[in-house]
Amino acid sequence: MSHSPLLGLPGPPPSLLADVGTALAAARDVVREYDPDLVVLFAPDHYNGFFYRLMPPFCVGTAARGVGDYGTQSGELDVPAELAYGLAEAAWAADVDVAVSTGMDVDHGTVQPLAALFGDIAARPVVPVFVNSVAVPLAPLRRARLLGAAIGRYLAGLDRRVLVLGSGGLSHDPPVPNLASPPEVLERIVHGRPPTVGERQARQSAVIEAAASFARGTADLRPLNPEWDRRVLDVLDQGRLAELDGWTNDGITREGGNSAHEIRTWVAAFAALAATGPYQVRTSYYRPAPELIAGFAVRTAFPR
Ligand SMILES: O=C(O)/C=C/c1cccc(O)c1O
Ligand SMILES: [Fe+2]
Repeated sequence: MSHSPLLGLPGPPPSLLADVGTALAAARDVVREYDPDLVVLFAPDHYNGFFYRLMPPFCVGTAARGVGDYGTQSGELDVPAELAYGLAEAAWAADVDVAVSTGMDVDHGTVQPLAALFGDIAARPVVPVFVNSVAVPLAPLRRARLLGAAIGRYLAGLDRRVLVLGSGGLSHDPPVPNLASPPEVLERIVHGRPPTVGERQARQSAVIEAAASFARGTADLRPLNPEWDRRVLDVLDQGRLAELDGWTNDGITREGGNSAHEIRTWVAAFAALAATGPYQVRTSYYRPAPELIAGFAVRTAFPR
């Protein structure tokens, strides 16, 4: 599923929130019926837990806590440490090098899907897997597929009811800081100085304002690209994941915007599912939502 901090902030019209809410309720029903006893969650970070001073392409958390950005739930996740180490070792054994964090800070990218599906971030045991989707330079998209496949094979060997989640927008280009940001912002995204309350509020106000002007058509943000979003979703829905290996990072930025690289969380999640064989999509939602600064989609899928 996509995420957006705007889902919990003032601005988006009630009709949009109801529409997205219906799609999330359908996913929640599927998850409730499946009743997973383990969640593995591929998610990006937006300079709340990972910083340029040491930026891994992937990182498995053996313990994690939500930082509470954009009003999301803060506090400890219930991470099964031994299983998380096993998952990292399985990735290494498959020649995919992941970092390990024994104290991972996670933001709305991780917390929002857990809250939407379970109501509480500690409701189920969860292994968070950070997938760098924002801090350029990025690993090739193919690496996300290989990561997902390696983890999927490991999970298939466990006697557990596993829910694999991917969290990220499709085409979108919100005002996330980058290496060209002013020095005080650069200091924060390089060295990880925690933002002051005022800085958090300023970033929140900036995102609210950016979404409002984007929806009015007056923002200086790259437009959403529904045609590209549908191409991504078709590939995922039809299990044609290896096709994505040919997609370049420059092409993804050009077509989908700087944060469209969050599709790698979807790729990793579907690749994990595909490790058990062909899959079938159960519920499906897509809407270009400028008020959320996101091509917003939800999918649930099961092995055939
Ligand atoms: O400011 C941030 O940290 C990110 C905001 C954002 C906005 C819209 C869609 C997303 O996926 C985001 O992470
Ligand atoms: Fe994001």
